Amino acid sequence: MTAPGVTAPFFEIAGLSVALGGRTVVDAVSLALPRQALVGIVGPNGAGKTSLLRAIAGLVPHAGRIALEGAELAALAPGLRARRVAYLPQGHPMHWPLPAREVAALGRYPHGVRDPARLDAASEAAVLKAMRLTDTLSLADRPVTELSGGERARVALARVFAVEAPLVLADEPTAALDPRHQIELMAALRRTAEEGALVLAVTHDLALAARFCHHIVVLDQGRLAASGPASEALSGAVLAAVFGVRAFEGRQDGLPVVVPWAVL
Ligand SMILES: Nc1ncnc2c1ncn2[C@@H]1O[C@H](COP(=O)(O)OP(=O)(O)OP(=O)(O)O)[C@@H](O)[C@H]1O
Repeated sequence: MTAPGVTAPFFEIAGLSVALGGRTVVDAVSLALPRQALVGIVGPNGAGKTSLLRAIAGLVPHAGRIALEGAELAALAPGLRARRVAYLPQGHPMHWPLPAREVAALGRYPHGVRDPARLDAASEAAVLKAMRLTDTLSLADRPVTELSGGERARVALARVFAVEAPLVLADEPTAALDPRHQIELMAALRRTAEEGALVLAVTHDLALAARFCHHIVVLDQGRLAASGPASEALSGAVLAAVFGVRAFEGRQDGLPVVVPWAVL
C-alpha cells in the first residue's frame, strides 16, 4: 500500500531474495526505478543477475516484493502479467523451424493472438515495428533454426518487443551480436525505454552499458553493490571492488567510455 498523496515508484523491488540449491543467490535487493529508463544490470559471473531477472519474470520463487505501477506482480493473473512483463531469456533457445515472422508474432500471444500467421491490425503493426527495430525484416520468411546465432538473437528480441510490455527484461541481449548489431540493439532498447517502458538488460559489456544505459545496477554475490548513473556505478572504485579490474575511462561524443583494461 502507498500512503495517500505518495506516488508509488513505477517499478519497485523491496527485500528481494532468491535461494537456489540451498544457497541465497539474490540477497535482500531493494530498488526503485522509473519508467522511460534503460537500466543495465552488471556484475561478475554468479552474482545473481539472471536469478534477479527470473524472479521478476516469475520463473523462480522469491521472498520480498516486486511491484509494477503499485501492483504486486505475483498477484497478477498470468495473462495480464504476460502483457505487463516481457522476458528475453539468456541464450534464447528455439527448437521449432518457424519462420522468423511467426516467432516475432509469438509476442502477441498475451494479446489474444492464437495463430501467428493471422494477425489483427494492432498485432501486425506491433510485429512490424519490432522486426524493424531489430533489423529482422529481411529474415521474416527464414526458419529460425537455420539462422545464425546473432540473427536468432535479434528475432528473439523482436518477439519480446512485439509484446509492447511496460517492463522489458533482457538477459545478455547483445551476447551473440556483431559490433554494428550490438550498437543498434542497445539503441533499440534505449528507444523502447524512451517511448515509455522500463528496460532491464543484463550485460557483461561495460562499454555498451556505460554508453547506452540511463542507470546501472551492480550486483556482487547476490547483493546490490552500486546503483546510479554510469559515472557513479561504474567508477574506478566500484570496478576495483566488484570486478577486481582497472578500466580505461574517457568520454566520446559527451558520453562515458569504460573499457576494462587490466586485472588488479
Ligand atoms: N538451478 C540452480 N540451482 C542451484 N544453484 C543455482 C541454480 N541456478 C543458478 N545457481 C547459482 O546461483 C548463483 C547465481 O547465478 P546467476 O545465473 O543468477 O548468476 P549471473 O550473475 O547471471 O551469472 P553469469 O554472469 O555467469 O550469467 C550462481 O552461484 C549459480 O551457480
